[in-house]
Amino acid sequence: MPLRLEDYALIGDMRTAALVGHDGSMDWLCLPRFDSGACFAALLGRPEHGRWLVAPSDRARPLARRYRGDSLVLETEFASAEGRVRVVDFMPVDGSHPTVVRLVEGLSGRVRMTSRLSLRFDYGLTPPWLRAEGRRLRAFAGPDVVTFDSDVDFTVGHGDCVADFAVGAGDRFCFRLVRGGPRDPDPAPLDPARTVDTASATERWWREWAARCRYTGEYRDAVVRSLITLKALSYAPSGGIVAAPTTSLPERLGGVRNWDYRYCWLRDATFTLLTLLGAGYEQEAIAWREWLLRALAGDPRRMHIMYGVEGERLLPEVEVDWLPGYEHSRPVRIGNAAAGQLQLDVHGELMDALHQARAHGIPPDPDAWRVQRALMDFLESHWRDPDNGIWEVRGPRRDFTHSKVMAWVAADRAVKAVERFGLDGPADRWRRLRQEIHREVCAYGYDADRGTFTQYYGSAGLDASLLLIPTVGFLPADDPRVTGTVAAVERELLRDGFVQRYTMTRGSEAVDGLPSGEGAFLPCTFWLADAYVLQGRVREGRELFERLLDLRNDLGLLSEEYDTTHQRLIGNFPQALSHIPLVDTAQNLTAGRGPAQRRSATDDRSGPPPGAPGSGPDGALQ
Ligand SMILES: OC[C@H]1O[C@H](O[C@H]2O[C@H](CO)[C@@H](O)[C@H](O)[C@H]2O)[C@H](O)[C@@H](O)[C@@H]1O
Repeated sequence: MPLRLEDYALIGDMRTAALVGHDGSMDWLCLPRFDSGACFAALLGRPEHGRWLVAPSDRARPLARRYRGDSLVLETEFASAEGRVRVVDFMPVDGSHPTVVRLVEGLSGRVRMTSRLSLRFDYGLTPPWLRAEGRRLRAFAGPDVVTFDSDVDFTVGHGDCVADFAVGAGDRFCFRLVRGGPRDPDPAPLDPARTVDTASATERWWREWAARCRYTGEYRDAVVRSLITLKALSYAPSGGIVAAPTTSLPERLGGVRNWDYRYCWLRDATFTLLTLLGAGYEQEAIAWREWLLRALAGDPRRMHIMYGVEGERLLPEVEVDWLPGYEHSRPVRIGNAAAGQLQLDVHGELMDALHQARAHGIPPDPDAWRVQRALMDFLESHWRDPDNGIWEVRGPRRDFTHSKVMAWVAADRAVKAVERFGLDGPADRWRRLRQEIHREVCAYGYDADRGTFTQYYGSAGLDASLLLIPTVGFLPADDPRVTGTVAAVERELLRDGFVQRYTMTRGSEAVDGLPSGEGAFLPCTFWLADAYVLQGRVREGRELFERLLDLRNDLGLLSEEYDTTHQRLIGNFPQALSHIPLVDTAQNLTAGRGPAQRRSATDDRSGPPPGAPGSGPDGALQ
């Protein structure tokens, strides 16, 4: 039986990450980077597609697991008829070659254990050439070289490396897997005492990082675990942040909505930046801004919506036909064709993030404003273009209302950069642009008969991204057009207590160009909780938030979506876009007010009440 996604834990070193099942099987690992080929791909197939099992030989069930405090050092405890044993899994964060360490500690009795290492490079396709040298195994496949060191004897056969050993109370054994390059010197011999010290150092590193969190509000444990998860999804050498460490975990079990998330989406990364800033992580925000400016360097007018972790622009999408997919969800995809899409909202998100960074007092970077000016040049001549929207639809481009709202955000933040920070730019022209976009959105993106903003101009459909309208300051939360939209989302997109992203079909036509059907979208459900808080419906916001918290697995991790029928997490895992709003909504609930007001602590967006002098057309906060 394949494991549920909830059964997996995350370990990582901020260059890559592994998923470890509660049965002791490491079923996903890409080396050396998040977006490299997987050498363990059993998650999307079967054990023969690569994995590393460390567990009692009698397959005893795990008793409990946890992270050591605020760290990514994982402990899984097993109880068998023979006794109890603990497996400690972690990846050191010391900046040398990506390394996975597994320690086995006897707690009671004498437990027979098995370590079965099945390396299969290229996402399960290529068994390596194996060379055993005592208790060291070297695995070669083209540029992939992995060195495995064991504290116990092992045998090699059928492409696997197997160690059977017994652990008594107080015993400790270590295993270490190091990924090097073909011409790198061999790793130093395994030193069990030093390996134990490395576990402590790794734990300490994470604890110290978590201790920098300035959040003191409610739900602190959940918030800190989400921040640790977001940090684990960052790529330390460059400052980029991946959306998730996995590819092709399905948005519907058995379905085709399976995408590769091991890249840096400007949208997701921008939300992450705002969240980290709010929690006091300025260094991360600076690193992200540097990554962004490097990625956009050259021609910011031809900005992509996502990049590789080092800023790579070409991310061609291919289907991997040798992997059967998670619970037969095919195809498995590598790369992401959405990289070539036009998504206008990204301009607004970027302009907002760089504005917030300034407002938080992040040291200025002269290149940031140069890039923003170039983005505005592009937007001024393209904001009326139909696009693929926030949900990256693969159907026809449309005038998505949320995209236009975010074009307004871009113009608004450009004006504020001049007004508030004295930066140089055509403020009057941008003010006119802002007003023009606002007028158009209210005229064509709003359906007065239904009393709601619509998915795209003239559409009968609805879109949960419209919940962000008050958050970004386009209209106040108590504007009847906003309250009407929230009511429409409750009526049409709320199912079994969680929010769907959008109306999927229009007659018989699929809006997103894909067979319809997916789970509830967790970020959108957090946004509804935010909208409640903004409207003063704090009790409802809290109830919804706590319902979302209940979906986290035992280690506090969330995927992108939730299948309410099977009551299971689905979609890539763990997903930054779900952990970001968890932190934001906790902050909003603590403050008892919405995100627009929260941000106004550093921004001038709160403005006068609608209709008062200084408020914009249709009550927009100017
Ligand atoms: O559902 C269709 C699209 O799904 C993916 O995009 C989603 O994930 C992105 C990363 O978190 C997020 O930024 C986006 O808003 C989501 O819709 C997938 O990457 C796309 O290729 C796919 O078309």
